[in-house]
Amino acid sequence: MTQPLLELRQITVSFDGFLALRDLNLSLHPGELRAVIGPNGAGKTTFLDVITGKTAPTQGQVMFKGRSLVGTREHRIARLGIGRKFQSPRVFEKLTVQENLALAVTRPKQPWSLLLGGLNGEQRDRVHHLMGIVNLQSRADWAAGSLSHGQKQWLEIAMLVGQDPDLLLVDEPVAGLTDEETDLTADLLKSLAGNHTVLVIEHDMEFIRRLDSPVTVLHQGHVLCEGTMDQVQADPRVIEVYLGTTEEENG
Ligand SMILES: Nc1ncnc2c1ncn2[C@@H]1O[C@H](COP(=O)(O)OP(=O)(O)OP(=O)(O)O)[C@@H](O)[C@H]1O
Repeated sequence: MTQPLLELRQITVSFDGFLALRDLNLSLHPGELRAVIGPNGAGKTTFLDVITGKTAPTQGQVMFKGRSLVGTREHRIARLGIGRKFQSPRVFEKLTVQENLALAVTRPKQPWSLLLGGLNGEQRDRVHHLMGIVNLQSRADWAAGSLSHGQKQWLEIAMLVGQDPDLLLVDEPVAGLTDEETDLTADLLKSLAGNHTVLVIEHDMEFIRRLDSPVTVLHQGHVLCEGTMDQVQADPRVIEVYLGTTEEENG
């Protein structure tokens, strides 16, 4: 077995005594695709915040490529190879699709004003490749602000990929998307795994099923269980947490 790319060891986060995460352990191997689910308040956002350095753990260790991230500033962690896609798209609305991607492949090396004109041949190829993986070639010269919500989500994912992170953290990418866009997003993330390690947080169970990846269930800041979608959906603890039923009520 290869060394994990990311390892959270006994992570606890206390907000004034309230434990948003408690004794959380999780590891991801290079190239893995992992889905993380959990009811509202389970600690999913806090968990991402701990990985990206936005929130410091009260206890525990975050190891990435064999080094500890605890105490490392957010921008530095991003540069070490962790990209995060927030729930709502954060693209530059007034710039075109190509220009957004040009920024992603050059940042932070070149000034903004250069944009497409300043790209070398390799970077141009990369922008075209990125448009290809999210199927936005025909929208190359469209302002990002005129894209559909789903297309903006894909553009932002392509922008993250353009920065070539080892680990991609993707937070609720399909909220507000059509069924077709949801399926395409699942296929996109599956295609990125292998070259990247991808961790996806979502509530949409059909989407998670389509990812066809191991699933980690969080509950009250702790890993409740891990397994395939079929395994976790059949787990009585998961059913209880999601549906609020108990064995007495069922039986
Ligand atoms: N800064 C904070 N101060 C106090 N409590 C917080 C803080 N941030 C989060 N919490 C609490 O920690 C718990 C976990 O929150 P978190 O946002 O990580 O959950 P989540 O699983 O992402 O929820 P959702 O699915 O609703 O986004 C919640 O009970 C939340 O109210």
